[in-house]
Amino acid sequence: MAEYNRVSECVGLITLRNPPVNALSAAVRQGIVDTVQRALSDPNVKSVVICGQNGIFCGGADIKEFGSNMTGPPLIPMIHAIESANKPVVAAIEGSALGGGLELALGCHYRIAHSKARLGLPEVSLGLLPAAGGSQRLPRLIGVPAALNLITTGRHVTAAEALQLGIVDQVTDHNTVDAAVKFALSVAGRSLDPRRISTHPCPQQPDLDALFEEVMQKVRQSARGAIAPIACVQAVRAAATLPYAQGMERERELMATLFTSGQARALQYCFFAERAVGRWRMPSGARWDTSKPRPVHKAAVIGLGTMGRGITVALAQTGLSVIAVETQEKQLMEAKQAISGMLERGAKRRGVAPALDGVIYSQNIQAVADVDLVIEAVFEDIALKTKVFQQLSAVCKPGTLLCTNTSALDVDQLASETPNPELVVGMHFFAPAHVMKLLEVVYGPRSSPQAVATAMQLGKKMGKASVAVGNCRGFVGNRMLKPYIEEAFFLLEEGATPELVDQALEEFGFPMGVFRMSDLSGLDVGWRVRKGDGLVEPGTASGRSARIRQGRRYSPLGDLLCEEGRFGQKTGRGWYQYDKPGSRVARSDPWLHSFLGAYRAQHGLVARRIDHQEVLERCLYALINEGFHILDDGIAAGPEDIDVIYVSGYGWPRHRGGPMFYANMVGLAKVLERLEHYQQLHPEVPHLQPSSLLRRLVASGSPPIHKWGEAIKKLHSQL
Ligand SMILES: CC(C)(COP(=O)(O)OP(=O)(O)OC[C@H]1O[C@@H](n2cnc3c(N)ncnc32)[C@H](O)[C@@H]1OP(=O)(O)O)[C@@H](O)C(=O)NCCC(=O)NCCSC(=O)/C=C/CCCCCCCCCCCCC(=O)O
Repeated sequence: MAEYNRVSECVGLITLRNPPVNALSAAVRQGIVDTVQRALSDPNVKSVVICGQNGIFCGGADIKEFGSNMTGPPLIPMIHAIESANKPVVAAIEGSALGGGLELALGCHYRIAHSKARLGLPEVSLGLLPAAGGSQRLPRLIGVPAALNLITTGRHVTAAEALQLGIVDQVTDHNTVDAAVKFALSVAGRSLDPRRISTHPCPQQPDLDALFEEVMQKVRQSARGAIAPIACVQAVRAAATLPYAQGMERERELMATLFTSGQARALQYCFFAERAVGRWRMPSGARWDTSKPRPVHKAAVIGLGTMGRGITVALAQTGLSVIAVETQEKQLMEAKQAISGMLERGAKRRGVAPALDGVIYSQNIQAVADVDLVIEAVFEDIALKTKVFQQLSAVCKPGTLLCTNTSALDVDQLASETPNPELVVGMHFFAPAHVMKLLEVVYGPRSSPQAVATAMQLGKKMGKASVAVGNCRGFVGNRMLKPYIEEAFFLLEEGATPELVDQALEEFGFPMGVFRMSDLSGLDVGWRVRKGDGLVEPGTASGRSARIRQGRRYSPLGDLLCEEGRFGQKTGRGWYQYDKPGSRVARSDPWLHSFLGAYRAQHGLVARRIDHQEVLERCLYALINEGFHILDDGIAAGPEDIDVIYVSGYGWPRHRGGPMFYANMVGLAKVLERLEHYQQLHPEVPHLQPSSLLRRLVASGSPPIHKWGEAIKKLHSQL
């Protein structure tokens, strides 16, 4: 709703009231319509100020309404009524003015912002465009190039940048509403014609066609199949080339296409999923709202290899003081130089001072005696990690939280080697740890809720999408990756090429297909794991039996490449070839193709034609099927957790919502049917055996994704 008051005798003050972000729900829109009407018809009111309660102007349209029948007054005529008012209307912007919130402000005649406010048109990140006139007003106000940048990226600008761009008229460090009221009094009675943005022509721009062509090309490249950024460019083009009324019509047409698209649904799902994962819960019943995190003022990182360095930077950038420990002097010095460089570059990008003094370097583990939390990041070796944990247990003050950065090792086993297993959790960072958004917080059966709460809170402070998951081999992300990679190997055996598989996955929206990704991360990583699992066999055995190991189909292709010294980009050869070791441009490799031919001949395999559809179904449905197992096992609390992990850490295209959302969109019955089909063709591949949860969900009528939680709970309670 919106509240109306008269202040300073002749200013009508309208306050949006819809916590937490004053979203423009039907009730708020009705409130604005009513209060504007009231202010305009009151002869004592000379000017009007619109503000939001609780230090936030407006977070935009109410995204929750998009999924339902929208009622209440529509935004566009509401904003028009404000713009055409015969009394000046001033927006007092505190906190955020985003999406419809900024569009409302652009309909006002003046905008005053607090210096800490952020403004933007982030609709593109929800699969939409600023369709309450924003795509038509912003280019008229700040010019086409700047508007294109803001609208196609959805980035938020600071008040200072907004002032520089001309989006706001004044920035204040003081009370914004007071400043806006004072301003409103000062402009009362002035002509409003020049202040009505919709009546302005777009500022002249030389060679408009070339500009739009260049921007469209860039946007298409980075969109990876997302349609909203392209519609945003088209809408701004309409602003630049058409009269306002026709531009608005084009805006409406483009929005109509986007609004009902699967992409908009997927992106809006991601928005809420990212917030939902913060409300974590454990199978024990412990939850985010009943578990209090411990304060962390001082942290330590043990082991300063690539991961440890990134983690140190991520911690220091939050303002924590960090003890960075590496026992070898040479490595410590190298790490210090690398960490300082990363901190300096990061600070330069963010326009702040580097937190160099926040990090203390030491060769001695005793230096961590008084920290609140330690993140161990030594080599992935359970014996080494156990030794470090035992040392830490002896050195650290009572109650210090012990976290292990591991991508695969058993967190429970490590915890059981310490006197206080309740203080142990896994923190699975992704490389480079100061850049990648994802953090899996891994709890074991004995991890205390307080330990999980503390790690989750620290993750949030570091700006990570932090997801609490149970302990199992590979946790959530890597566990699901295994069948995906195995299917890709099997497809090569059956006749596909790395190029074909990668192209199918990249057209789907992944930034890199499975083989280009494997070349980047190093083929030796998986080789080491498979060796540890006793799967790698030397020799040149041939035929089907050579490809059945531990009772299931196995492809030794990756092992054979490693035996040739082809570890990927770092050796200049892998599934592709590179100009030189370390180079990034993958080129098709004739050697690899003849190697695959010889391999198939040796094993009596006949290459067949494989299409993109089969690549997608086999790789993605195998991965999704593992996701259902994970839900059934209670390793992830809900599909949102899995989807956030895949979108933020594994390159799953955001406009497809994450693997579990995708399965929901494709239809659970279809996923089940295709898995059954492939399982019949490949009975020796257990990961194609449909999960019992998937079967049960289909049997119960394929409930929509937001109802899976209930279905899983009900099914668990029946077991
Ligand atoms: C920066 C924030 C605002 C605040 O951040 P923070 O303080 O960290 O808090 P959060 O945790 O993010 O959020 C707190 C809770 O608030 C919920 N929230 C936030 N924003 C919204 C919102 N806009 N709507 C609903 N709920 C919101 C959030 O989920 C949290 O709750 P919970 O934890 O999940 O329970 C930050 O929140 C933020 O960035 N918010 C999003 C800002 C944003 O993206 N705004 C743009 C929204 S889209 C928009 O404005 C579009 C405008 C144009 C609409 C045009 C009219 C459309 C209808 C036309 C239909 C066309 C069909 C045509 C048919 C035809 O013609 O034929």
